[in-house]
Amino acid sequence: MILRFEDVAVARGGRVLVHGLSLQLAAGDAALVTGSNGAGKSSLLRVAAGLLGPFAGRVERGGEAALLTEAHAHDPELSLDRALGFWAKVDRVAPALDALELAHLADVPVRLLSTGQRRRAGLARVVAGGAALWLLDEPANGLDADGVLLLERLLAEHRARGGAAMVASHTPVALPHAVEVRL
Ligand SMILES: Nc1ncnc2c1ncn2[C@@H]1O[C@H](COP(=O)(O)OP(=O)(O)OP(=O)(O)O)[C@@H](O)[C@H]1O
Repeated sequence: MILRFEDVAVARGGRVLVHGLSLQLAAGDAALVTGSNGAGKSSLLRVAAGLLGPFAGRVERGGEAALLTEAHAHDPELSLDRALGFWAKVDRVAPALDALELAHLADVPVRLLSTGQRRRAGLARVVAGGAALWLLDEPANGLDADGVLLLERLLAEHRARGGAAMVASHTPVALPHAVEVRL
């Protein structure tokens, strides 16, 4: 078991956004979270990450989780490889940069990266971190068509290696056999 929700409710600002949600993600599983703006997708991912407590129910994680959000996780003044080194073991940084086709930008300060390059850098952090559970909030935002294909391939590889993922996305992201959680 990598993630288990038992009858979970999520509340924000005194409003219950999600209730009675039960699901289980084991090795290779994925969940796709959909819903309109403000439905509670980001809040649900924060609950899955353990950053926000459930309003009701139980959340269990079998291991580490990596959360990708819109927030900038990297120090803007550091070079990309050093910024990533803050989050991951040094020997995992170069392979993660390669995986996201960012190796040529390793020495560039994070503040100079484009929107899509920043998003790729966020994904490189997730890849480098090696967590079993990937929690990706709008991971395709800012990515070009090749970037979306890359994201889909990385998700497939992660699942094939025994990982699991919960992805919230407005735009289509191929996530074969994913459980759909409609909010
Ligand atoms: N810290 C907070 N305090 C109070 N209300 C909040 C807080 N964070 C979010 N909310 C509210 O909770 C609701 C759900 O927000 P959330 O970001 O989870 O939605 P979302 O489905 O991810 O939306 P979007 O598609 O726009 O990203 C919104 O109405 C939002 O205003």
